[in-house]
Amino acid sequence: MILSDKRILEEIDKGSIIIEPFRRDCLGTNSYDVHLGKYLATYKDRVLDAKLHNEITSFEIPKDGFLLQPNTLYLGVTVEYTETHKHIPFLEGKSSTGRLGIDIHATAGKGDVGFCNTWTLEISCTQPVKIYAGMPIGQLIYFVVEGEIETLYNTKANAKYNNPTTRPVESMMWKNKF
Ligand SMILES: Nc1ccn([C@H]2C[C@H](O)[C@@H](COP(=O)(O)OP(=O)(O)OP(=O)(O)O)O2)c(=O)n1
Repeated sequence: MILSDKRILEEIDKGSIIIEPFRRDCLGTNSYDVHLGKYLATYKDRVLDAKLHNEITSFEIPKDGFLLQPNTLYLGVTVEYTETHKHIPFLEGKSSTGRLGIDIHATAGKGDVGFCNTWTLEISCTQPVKIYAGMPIGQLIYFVVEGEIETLYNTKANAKYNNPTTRPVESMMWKNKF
């Protein structure tokens, strides 16, 4: 089950969902629109290695926008800092961004119960397209959880993306043992 607009507002009132900043006009029928933060990042190396710490360079999106190019992975970040204590948040694209050929995540849209942070976006495009800080970039939807949670994401010792930040965060796959 996905939370409706009214249920999202109720959960915000109770404090079990936090979205900062929150704007009432960004609340959809059963979703909340999130916006592109001012920092983008790209990996320093063209060839990445899943076992290594691949470092990124971040930069500010100019006022008159930044032209995304195909065949490059950009990491972005949401303006919104969110906390979700009782539901499963999912980051989804928006039809309007999709229609511009912009993908905002690479296979991983699911968040965890207890995730408290901005969202890193894995941005790619089909053809060159200019994007702007503050533009609507995606939407959050909230699923009801079945069963009790033993370990919330924000209490998990090895959670990799739990340090509050306003910048995109690179892959921490290197912390996995494999
Ligand atoms: N596009 C996305 C998808 C998820 N997240 C956040 C919300 C999730 O709660 C958190 C961890 O996501 P995953 O569980 O998919 O990531 P990993 O399994 O790689 O990391 P961990 O080992 O920390 O669970 O990252 C994000 O910022 N951007």
